[in-house]
Amino acid sequence: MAEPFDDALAGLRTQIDEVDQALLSLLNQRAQLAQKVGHIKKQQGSLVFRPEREAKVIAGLKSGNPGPLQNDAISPIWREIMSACRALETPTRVAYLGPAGTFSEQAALGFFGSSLVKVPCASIDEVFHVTAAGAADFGVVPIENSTEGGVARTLDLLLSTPLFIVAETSLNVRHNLLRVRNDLRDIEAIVAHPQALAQCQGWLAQHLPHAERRPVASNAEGARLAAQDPTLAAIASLRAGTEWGLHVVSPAIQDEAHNRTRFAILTHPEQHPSPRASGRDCTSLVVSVRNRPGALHDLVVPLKTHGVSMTRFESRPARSGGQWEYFFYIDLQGHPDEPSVSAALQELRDHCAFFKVLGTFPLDTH
Ligand SMILES: O=C(O)C(=O)C[C@]1(C(=O)O)C=C[C@@H](O)C=C1
Repeated sequence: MAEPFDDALAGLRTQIDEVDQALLSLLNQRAQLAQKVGHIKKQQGSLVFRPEREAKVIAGLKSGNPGPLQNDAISPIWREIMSACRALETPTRVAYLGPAGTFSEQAALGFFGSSLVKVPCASIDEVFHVTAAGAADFGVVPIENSTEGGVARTLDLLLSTPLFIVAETSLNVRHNLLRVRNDLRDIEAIVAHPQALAQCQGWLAQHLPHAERRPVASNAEGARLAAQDPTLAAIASLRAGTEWGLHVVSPAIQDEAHNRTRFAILTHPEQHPSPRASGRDCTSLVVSVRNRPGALHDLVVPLKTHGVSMTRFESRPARSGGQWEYFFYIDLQGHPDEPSVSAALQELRDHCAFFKVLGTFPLDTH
């Protein structure tokens, strides 16, 4: 017997099928246009990936979105569409901290879409190395976490690398306790990346005070180890748990409910020119000043004079033989094409002992 709503459902599904066909036809039209853009870029010898253009496409769609689709849905849908279009122009090789199931992999897929060539690396150092050597077009590295602050290894490597930042992306990071057994008994050690151990220290102190904290190269590596040893528990993503067939013993154990990690997308200057202004940009720098009274104050004066906002300020020891000298990592709002930003940068450059622009890039579109 037919259910009362069957006819209505069938009618709506027919309409959805028709809309899907129309969407597919439009998507193929879009893909053909992207191919044409790709041919022109090939003739010009210019690069396929344009983060500022992708940011503008998404921002434009969000601002004109009549709904009911939520604005948060726009970015992932169009990132995938542009990923597929980009792949028709050229393959994109992306290095990140692997193995499968890391948050870095999730960030890489979220940003570049799934039409990419994955280059999983064993460490953050390897991501820098592989990208600098040209074995990947882009590297994705965690740079900052909302609970733990800057990712020290990334900040240190940015100082000396020839790579620069062309884009950023961020993720809500939810950590889960994963294990072969589905309980908290007889856990001898927690294996995870030091950042994850730090982000969950309150929960661990309360629930597993006696288990050893054992730092490993990545959370997904911890999940791999936990899959082989029932005395271990890992802290990792649900993806990593599925990948290694582990139980989610406790979900969302991070101390901060809204734990976010920001990732930098790196490339080689010979591969990619600095992105043009998108209208909502960030310029990242690292500087040091000679240790004298008022040095830090002098650092912010050019920003105030030219009305440039600072959105991040973080210090790292300069490792200069116990001299208590520091490098300062600064994010400014704006692009050097803007006269105020360019003037502020010039003044800063003039009075810093060390000055390096790490990159100028469109702000995260999420
Ligand atoms: O506009 C371009 O330059 C394109 O190549 C097209 C397109 C897109 O699909 O919209 C694809 C890749 C670029 O990163 C930016 C945008």
